[in-house]
Amino acid sequence: MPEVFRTQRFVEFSDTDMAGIAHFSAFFRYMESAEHALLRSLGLSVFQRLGDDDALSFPRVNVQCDYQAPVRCEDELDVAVSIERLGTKSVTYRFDISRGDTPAATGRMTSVCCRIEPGQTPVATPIPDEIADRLRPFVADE
Ligand SMILES: CC(C)(COP(=O)(O)OP(=O)(O)OC[C@H]1O[C@@H](n2cnc3c(N)ncnc32)[C@H](O)[C@@H]1OP(=O)(O)O)[C@@H](O)C(=O)NCCC(=O)NCCSC(=O)c1cc(O)c2ccccc2c1O
Repeated sequence: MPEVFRTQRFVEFSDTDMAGIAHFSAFFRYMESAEHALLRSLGLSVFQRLGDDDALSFPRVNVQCDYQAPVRCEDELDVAVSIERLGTKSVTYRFDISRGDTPAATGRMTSVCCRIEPGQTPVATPIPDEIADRLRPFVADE
């Protein structure tokens, strides 16, 4: 069975809009911080230094979300993270966000492994084996 990483968070007052429900953009932050929490839980970081000037980073190239039910300030959300695709240079995460038994949103985000050098644009690079090996248990079955 593939592993699923689970984390919880509250809907903040600043996440909500004039309708009193969480703004659609808040879900993108929920996804991002859940991904970071997964990486930390695996002993990884969002920013891996390679040398004095060189680093690995994971800019996003695609983010998408379907919204199923509104959530409100102080609602406690469960965020379940799995990996839909672990490619050579990219990871596509899936996020199932719920409030209790009520599904609230399902999102996807693709992050690309890049080499970063000061003053240069990021260059996509294969995900190092030591990172891919830690992510692989979370790859969902086809
Ligand atoms: C990121 C790029 C440099 C990639 O360049 P390019 O697309 O030319 O690379 P490749 O063609 O080699 O493809 C690499 C890899 O990506 C997959 N891919 C590319 N586009 C898509 C897409 N639209 N959807 C899905 N997948 C895509 C492709 O299939 C390859 O994967 P394989 O697995 O098959 O090998 C370049 O695209 C670029 O610079 N884009 C702009 C990025 C950007 O500015 N994003 C917004 C800001 S990033 C950000 O907000 C951010 C948030 C965080 O939380 C971070 C956390 C940790 C680190 C960094 C963070 C961060 O930057």
